[in-house]
Amino acid sequence: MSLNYARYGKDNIRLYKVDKDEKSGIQSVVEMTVCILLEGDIDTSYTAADNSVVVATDTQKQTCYILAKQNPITPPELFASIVGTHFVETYKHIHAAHVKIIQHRWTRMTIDGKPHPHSFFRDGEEIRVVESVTRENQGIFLRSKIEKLLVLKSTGSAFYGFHRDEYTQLPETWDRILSTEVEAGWKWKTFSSLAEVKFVVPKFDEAWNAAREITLKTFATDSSASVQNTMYKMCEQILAAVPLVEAVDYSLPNKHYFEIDLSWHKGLKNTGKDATVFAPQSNPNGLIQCTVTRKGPKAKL
Ligand SMILES: O=c1[nH]c(=O)c2[nH]c(=O)[nH]c2[nH]1
Repeated sequence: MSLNYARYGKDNIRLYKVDKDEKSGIQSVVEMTVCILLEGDIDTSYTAADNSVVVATDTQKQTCYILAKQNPITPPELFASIVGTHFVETYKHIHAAHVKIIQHRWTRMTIDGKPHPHSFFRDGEEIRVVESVTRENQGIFLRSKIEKLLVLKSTGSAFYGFHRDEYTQLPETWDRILSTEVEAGWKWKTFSSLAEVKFVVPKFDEAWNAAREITLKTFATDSSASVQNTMYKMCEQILAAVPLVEAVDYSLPNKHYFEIDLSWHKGLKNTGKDATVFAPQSNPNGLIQCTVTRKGPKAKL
């Protein structure tokens, strides 16, 4: 027998950091959930009860807090790189660190038309995610994501011309409701070191803003022929907007809203052009995914 896969660490490390500007009295907060998984010469901890190679998961959690105190924790791409680099550089026998960060929303309140100095609210379940791998002698691999961004358009979406055969029941439609929970990811070029990540720090927020704006604008304004085509247009624009990104991916559930025929009740008209009351469906849902990369030698690999 041989140990085929071994990673261990701490998941669901909840972290909150406040920045207090003494002069203005303005405070800013960040809340995140961190997962750390380490890889390296740790097989004997599994196979021979050798705990000497184990950097305890509690130590990993404490390290996360200490690094959060000593460093900026935003953008999350930077903090993930700081944490990953720490473990790979501090422990000779640890060769890779997988650090995932989920950043939760705390949006500043506007009270009497003014931004409040220290009060925030959760304006939706949308999260900003970073998946990082810091690998000894190989560099830092980063993938940023938007998740759980729920959107709906009440018109401006069609779906017709699809393949038909004896299994097909779905009618064509030139006007439907389109709703999805956006999961969008973008993979960065490999960074050779933490210094290289630090060098491009403003790019991470810029990319997140661009990806979010492109997603929302394209969703709203595209006269959608299908989820497939609309998401491809989003990918193209993000690749054009962020040169350091090598690949963009989307995973979009198609959250269906069914028409309800109410003609049985006094001839009520509620189908086709007259449809106003719909039945939102929980399941099943379509699920449409794609990854788009740049043309060139890399794509041929
Ligand atoms: O945009 C869509 N893509 C599909 O592949 C599909 N399939 C389906 O039943 N409805 C839709 N809508």
